[in-house]
Amino acid sequence: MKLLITNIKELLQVREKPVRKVSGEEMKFLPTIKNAWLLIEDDKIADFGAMKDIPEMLVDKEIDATGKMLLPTWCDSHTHIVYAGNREQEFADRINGLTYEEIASRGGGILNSAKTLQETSEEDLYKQSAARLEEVMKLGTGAIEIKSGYGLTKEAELKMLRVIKKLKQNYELPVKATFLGAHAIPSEYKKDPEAYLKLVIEKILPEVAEDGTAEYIDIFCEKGYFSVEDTQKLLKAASKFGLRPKIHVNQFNAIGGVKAGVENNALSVDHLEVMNEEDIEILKNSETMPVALPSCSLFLSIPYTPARRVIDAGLPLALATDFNPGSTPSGNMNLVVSLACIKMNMTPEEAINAATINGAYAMNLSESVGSITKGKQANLILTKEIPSYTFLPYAFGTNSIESVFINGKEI
Ligand SMILES: N=CN[C@@H](CCC(=O)O)C(=O)O
Ligand SMILES: [Zn+2]
Repeated sequence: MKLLITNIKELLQVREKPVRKVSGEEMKFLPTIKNAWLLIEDDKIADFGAMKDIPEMLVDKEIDATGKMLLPTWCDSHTHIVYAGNREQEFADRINGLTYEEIASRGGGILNSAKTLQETSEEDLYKQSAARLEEVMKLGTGAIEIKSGYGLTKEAELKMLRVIKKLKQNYELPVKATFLGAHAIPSEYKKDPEAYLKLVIEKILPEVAEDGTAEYIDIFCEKGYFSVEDTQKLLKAASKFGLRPKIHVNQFNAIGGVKAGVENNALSVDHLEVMNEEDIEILKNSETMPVALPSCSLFLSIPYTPARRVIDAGLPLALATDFNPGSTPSGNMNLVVSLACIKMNMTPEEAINAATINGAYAMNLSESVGSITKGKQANLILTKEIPSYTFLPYAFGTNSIESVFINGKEI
């Protein structure tokens, strides 16, 4: 099947020579071709170029994209979309004055979601999660990472990972699974949190590894959750099973999680709302991608990741949603890109780079998605008629997407 898209007003994120990620100054540059064409052959990007040079070709279908932009789909490298129920009551409680931390210390928060998930059947959990996945795909997400972490028992964590596996089998976009058993301390372990970490390391992790249902390991390294020492222990144990870290760090406090991540060759360190100079220095000369989650900052009214400090220090930065029932009940990458520009002072070029190629890197998917490069998966966003790509983050809250292609097929 050959699908030709012609008269594209601007083809964005064109990388003839593949790149794995872009950092610092490079992020300011978004390579494009104006008045372009792109050929999809089966599930891959076969060729592209400027309309003035379009060769003669026979195709099965042609789309005229006059006035519209074409870009790679968003790469959302941090989500918790497998969850059961919602937490809108806690949202109301926060409006009435309770903090996120206070809600958690009363047994709400992650523990609230864990209780609901434990009581939800695997089938129902799959249905709820698949509906969210379909929603975000229509919003332009074409590669996604999904975490466990609302199970907090061996059975429920394995149930979550089986649901992620089923999503992977039933949907064509790349899905990466992360084991986040160390997301919170269950109430029954409150007096002996060490015993819960022991359970995760000695009982749950080996089974997860044996099932082969997770590629990455995660932990919530934060005051009141898991310490740097816990993080080191878990990451070392997981590395024996080949699980690379992608960890929650520096959401409320900078306690040394970034250093622990880098020391353990983390693929990414995520959140980073609070960062000190040492964190920035440690990330230099590492292969670890810092990941910002601006819609979490918006929803919880907490600081935004200091993107300018990160990028101006020469580092790369990726953007992701953090879609989850407590801190970010939204998986809209378009909003994330807008917030990055509006609240984090990132340029549209930086934000688009962060949400495509750098997001791909943070899932180890740079070779297959995240840019317009021959041979990559044809996971593409076709916009409505818009004046320029800057209009995408500028018109926040407007859906500028006309259609989304996954593996060359319109969804
Ligand atoms: N901070 C830790 N985990 C999630 C939120 C979990 C929740 O509130 O349910 C996050 O990334 O924001
Ligand atoms: Zn998260």
